[in-house]
Amino acid sequence: MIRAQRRPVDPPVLLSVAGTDSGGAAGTAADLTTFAALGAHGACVVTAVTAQDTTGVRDVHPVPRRSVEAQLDAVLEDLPVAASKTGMLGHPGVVELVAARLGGTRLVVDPVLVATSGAVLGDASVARAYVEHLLPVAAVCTPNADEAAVLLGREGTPRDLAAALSDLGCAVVVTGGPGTDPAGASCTDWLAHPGGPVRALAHPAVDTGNDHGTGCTFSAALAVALGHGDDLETAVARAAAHTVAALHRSSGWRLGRGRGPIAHTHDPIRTTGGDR
Ligand SMILES: Nc1ncnc2c1ncn2[C@@H]1O[C@H](COP(=O)(O)OP(=O)(O)OP(=O)(O)O)[C@@H](O)[C@H]1O
Ligand SMILES: Cc1ncc(COP(=O)(O)O)c(N)n1
Repeated sequence: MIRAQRRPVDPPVLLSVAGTDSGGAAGTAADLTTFAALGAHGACVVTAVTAQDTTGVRDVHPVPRRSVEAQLDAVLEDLPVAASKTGMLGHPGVVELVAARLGGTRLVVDPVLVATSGAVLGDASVARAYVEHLLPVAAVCTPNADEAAVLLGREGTPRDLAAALSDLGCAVVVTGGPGTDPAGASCTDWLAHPGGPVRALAHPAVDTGNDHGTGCTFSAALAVALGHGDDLETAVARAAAHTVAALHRSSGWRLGRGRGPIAHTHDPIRTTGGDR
């Protein structure tokens, strides 16, 4: 047996509180693989089990609140969590529970309300619980423009929505896919600090239909960077760069009949095909 000479450095521990995606694109699958790709140890509290593939969501089974609570306690009583992120929480009671346990820490809230496929993953009572309980105690919230409008109960430009949401007490990144640029050439995310100016952060768009799980990957990478101690602007830039690289890696592949998964980790193992 080969013994290590020195004790290895402990990896940072990142916590995902999210739903599962049986197709492996979004939710806990995206979060844990993103944590692993960025060198972190991922802990995982499951809030809902979804039957889902690249074409849509067939079934949602919420995990009872007491089980979510027991999972949170198990992780928080044992592991030194550097930062956490929430994805699909699914129920207002779970939103309140997460606010009570993780509020005031390095917490990234991705307020998952509607899947890329259009399935509703959080109803109006969940949106209200985010606004009343979770956003005021989060470090940063990462809605897309549609989710931001649902949270606020009104339409607006992404810049305006980011500013209004940050008035609830946390920093906000309103993410924008390529649809926000008429030419489809760039994506702009809008970063707002409570009481501060709103900054537009643009990067080139990747032309791909494989973007299922993009928002989960972005918010998971953002949590890793915050856990590492980056300031918010640096963390957002690193998370966007990680997401764009992942979209590039998946842009040519064909998995499933719908919107394929973003590539969460490194280049796929390529077979030579020569001997078959
Ligand atoms: N085609 C693309 N090319 C480059 N960047 C993209 C593309 N689509 C999304 N992004 C970036 O990915 C990050 C996540 O944004 P997105 O708007 O996709 O989140 P989302 O809609 O919440 O995703 P999801 O619905 O998967 O949770 C942002 O930084 C956004 O600019
Ligand atoms: C369990 C779970 N969590 C989050 C999403 C959102 O991701 P997307 O918008 O890419 O569908 C999802 N579809 N499923």
